[in-house]
Amino acid sequence: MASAAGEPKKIIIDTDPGIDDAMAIFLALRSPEVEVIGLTTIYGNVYTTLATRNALHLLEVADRTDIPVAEGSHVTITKGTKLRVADFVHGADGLGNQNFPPPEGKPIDMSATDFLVEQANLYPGKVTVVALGPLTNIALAIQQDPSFVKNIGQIVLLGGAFAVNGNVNPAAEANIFGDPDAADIVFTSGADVLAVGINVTHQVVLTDSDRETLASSNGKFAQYLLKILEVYFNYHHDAYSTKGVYLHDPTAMLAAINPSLITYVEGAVRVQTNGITRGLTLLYNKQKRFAEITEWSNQPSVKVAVTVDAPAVLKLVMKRLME
Ligand SMILES: O=c1[nH]cnc2c1ncn2[C@@H]1O[C@H](CO)[C@@H](O)[C@H]1O
Repeated sequence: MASAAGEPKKIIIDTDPGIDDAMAIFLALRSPEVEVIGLTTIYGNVYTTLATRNALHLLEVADRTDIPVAEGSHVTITKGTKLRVADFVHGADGLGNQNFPPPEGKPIDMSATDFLVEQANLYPGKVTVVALGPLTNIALAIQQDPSFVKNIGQIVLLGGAFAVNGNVNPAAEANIFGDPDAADIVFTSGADVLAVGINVTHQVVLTDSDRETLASSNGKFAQYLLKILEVYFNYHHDAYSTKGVYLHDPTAMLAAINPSLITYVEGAVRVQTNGITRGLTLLYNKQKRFAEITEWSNQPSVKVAVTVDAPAVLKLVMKRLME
């Protein structure tokens, strides 16, 4: 899976920017190991229209308007329109209530799903999707093109709460809760999936003192992020007892960039799609052969991250965003 030296791994970032999405996107743009070939957008931290606007804006901030943005689904895979949007985490604009001017650019004239399918076909086995929001676009690509799961290199997703409490409620993590049916399609698709859940990302905390260190850099990205991080810090101070913020999306991004930063186990993952535990992710480690056929039987294995080298992740985040 590691690409040959000098040949960066192609990635598409499926994103709902989002403060930690902004960090992850900048991180990818500063990482020589990967080449960002497109952004696709999705609801989650904000509605899809705003996600597209923010994706275009972030690429303009980074002077990377050469990277295409394809707009994704406005509804869940079951055509649900009652979306859960986490503006209380990221601000009403998704980027820390900074009232940035609207972007000059426009999304390409192609849906996120069409773009994902096109790129997977163009570079079979070579494209990694880093999915940072609900999995609707990815599930639609799987449904649209039966060869997508074979053509896509890997799907690294930020999602799930494996054997820990969720962050929407005790059962569910936000990205899976956003579209549990889509998540179940992705987990059972047979694609090469690596799930980085909040059991892992809650180990990676950017502290108040790290934020001060970030402030000491006059790098473009560090200065931009400082502004938008205020709202994210305030939310974490209120909601959690942690003295800092969780680096969800940056950790998933770095797991895609450098898999040696995490360890994982393999097994079948199913997602609860209704009831009080809607959005729950449950891994079957295939240790026991059950007497009965279960909903996990004969399902393909996926990788589920279990440990992370948090100091190394934090160091990389700081270094690359401060340069
Ligand atoms: O408490 C929360 N509720 C909803 N979404 C959250 C919360 N905390 C973080 N995120 C957002 O959801 C993803 C990780 O689950 C991340 O994108 C994070 O920014």
